[in-house]
Amino acid sequence: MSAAESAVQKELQDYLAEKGVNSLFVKIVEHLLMEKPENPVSFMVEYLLDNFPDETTGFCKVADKASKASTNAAASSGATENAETEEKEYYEETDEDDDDDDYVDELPQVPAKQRPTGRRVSVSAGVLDMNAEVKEVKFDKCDEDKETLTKIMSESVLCSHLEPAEVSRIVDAFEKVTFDADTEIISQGDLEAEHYYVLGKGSAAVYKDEVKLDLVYGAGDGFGELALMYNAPRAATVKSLEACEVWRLDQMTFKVIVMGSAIKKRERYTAFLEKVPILSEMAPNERLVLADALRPRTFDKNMVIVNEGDNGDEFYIIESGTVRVEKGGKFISNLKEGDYFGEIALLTSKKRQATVIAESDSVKVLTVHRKVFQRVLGPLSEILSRNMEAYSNYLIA
Ligand SMILES: Nc1ncnc2c1ncn2[C@@H]1O[C@@H]2COP(=O)(O)O[C@H]2[C@H]1O
Repeated sequence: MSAAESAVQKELQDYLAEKGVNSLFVKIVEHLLMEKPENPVSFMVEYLLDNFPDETTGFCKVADKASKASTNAAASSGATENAETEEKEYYEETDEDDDDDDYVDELPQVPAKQRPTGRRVSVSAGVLDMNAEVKEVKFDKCDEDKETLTKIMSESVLCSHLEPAEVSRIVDAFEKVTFDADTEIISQGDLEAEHYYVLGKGSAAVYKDEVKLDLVYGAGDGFGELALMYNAPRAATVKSLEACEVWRLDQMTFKVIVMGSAIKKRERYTAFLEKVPILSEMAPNERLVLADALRPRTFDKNMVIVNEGDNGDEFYIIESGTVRVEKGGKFISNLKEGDYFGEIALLTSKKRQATVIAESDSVKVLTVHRKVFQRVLGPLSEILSRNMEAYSNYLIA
């Protein structure tokens, strides 16, 4: 590319970044995929009018409230009617690259069509009508089980934005089921994803394309969220390694409550993630998958975030504040907003190679756990590994 072409490209990219156009498009596409309206054009116009009242002053609503309601009703009943005729066509493949060996493909493909669950579930940001459409599901359970599930769900990355009442509704809706040893709890490719699961007792292994992954679920681990969150076929097989007690949550409760939380989270993080240099290589929907997997954590000044020589299970992106990196007690560097650390222990079998300490009064980080690191950051592992070589001087064996 000539210097003149590069300059033009940079100018265009700067414009898009400055005006927030990329993040706007991501949000619109995300809402389209969630809502799958009959009329995407009027949906987008309405989205802009509703969310940018100042910028759209002087433009009229495409439809008044009454006609909008009738459009929605028509869309809803259309979805119900279509449910019978289209049962065999649940998931229309996107035209995206489908090379199975590519990490990118471990990310769920967002289908072009809504899965006909019979009833249209509205999960658009902030307008979750949880009581109007979806019946509350409740399975009796003892206090101990309730406590355990509440703790698991409150700490779960999926539920980090939920109110206590929402967590309690999820806890009520979990149903206990058992699986014998060596039984498929989830089968890869299954189009009928009915549940999200949390392992109560026992352990289960994950297989992708019949290859056993280096991942074993134990008590408290959740799985089976991808097919529900992205309306995609089951991305992996999860098989019990011994007799297991498993909690399962129906897809309707999962979608209405957990997805609502996921949308809030995406809204909070997508614009930030777009500005993180290392993540600029990711496609917008890969960044959404990453946003879903992030767990926010805050550290006060001088708190040790990562300790040299420890085993590490988390990758960190700095959302705000600065940290100090030390090795053998000696200062190495400072990292700031948008920088990352903690990848070496996850990409290699090495222990933590340095100590990272919160330097500013409060440091906010977004973490990605080892269990999902490869799935959500797989597309970047080559770049992360390459960048890692840059500080190979500091590495110990
Ligand atoms: N590398 C992986 N790729 C896809 N799914 C995985 C992977 N590791 C664990 N899983 C879990 O396996 C589950 C299979 O069902 P889902 O696709 O609904 O959700 C999936 C994830 O929860």
